[in-house]
Amino acid sequence: MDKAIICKDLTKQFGDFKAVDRITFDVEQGEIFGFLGANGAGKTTAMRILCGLSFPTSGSATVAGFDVYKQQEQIKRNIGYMSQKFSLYDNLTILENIEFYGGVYGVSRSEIKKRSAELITTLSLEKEAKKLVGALPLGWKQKLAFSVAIFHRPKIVFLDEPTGGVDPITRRQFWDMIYQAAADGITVFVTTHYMDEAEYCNRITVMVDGRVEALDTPANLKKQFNTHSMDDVFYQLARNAKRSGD
Ligand SMILES: Nc1ncnc2c1ncn2[C@@H]1O[C@H](COP(=O)(O)OP(=O)(O)OP(=O)(O)O)[C@@H](O)[C@H]1O
Repeated sequence: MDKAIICKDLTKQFGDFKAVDRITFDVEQGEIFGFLGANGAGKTTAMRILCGLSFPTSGSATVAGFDVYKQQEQIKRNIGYMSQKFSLYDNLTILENIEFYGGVYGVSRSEIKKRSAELITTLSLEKEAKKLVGALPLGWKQKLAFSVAIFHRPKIVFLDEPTGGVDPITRRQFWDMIYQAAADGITVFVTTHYMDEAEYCNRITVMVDGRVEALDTPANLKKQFNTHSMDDVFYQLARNAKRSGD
């Protein structure tokens, strides 16, 4: 497998409306790839296709070498997914959540036992392991959710606004975990509305009205748009957008 993700002219229409309009990009293995766009730009729609949850209308894409039309099940087995909206079960303990998701992803019982002990130590959650996830502060929930999303050692992890609503320090710690995952060879595909997080990505795309309007490293984009701030790059690209989800 050369590239983690290859998208060519990927399009998703709902009736006449092109939610995703001929997007083309590659993501390298082990890369942290940021997927930015204003509300309604088409990020979630594209991500759902890449996660094997929805079919495109036209164009092509492979994820971890698997085809989004024909190999959705293989894609699902080879990726991890985390979003603010869908993550852990509040009414299960930390340990039960880890065991549950490990099982869903087909990790063996002995491996689950070994890895969950390691994980709880790494996160310093020894005292909380048998407490309900619902009792954890949001920032900790998100760190745990990320760890669970990569528990089965997927090739790629998709993060849909993973740090929404948490404070900057916890966000920073969350990003340390993302860097560690990338250093371990996991490709990270992340959507965010936070421009400081965009700066942490190796490369970013900015989507506007279903299209990829820019794709480069944060440094190159700032150069190209003649500014020192990613906020400004984003503003220059998104200000003429016709869509807004709000
Ligand atoms: N099932 C659907 N049927 C019709 N239109 C849809 C459907 N799903 C999404 N859309 C539309 O497609 C566009 C892109 O939506 P999408 O959720 O992908 O945007 P987004 O970039 O993820 O936005 P946000 O940041 O608000 O999550 C929006 O205009 C949305 O209303």
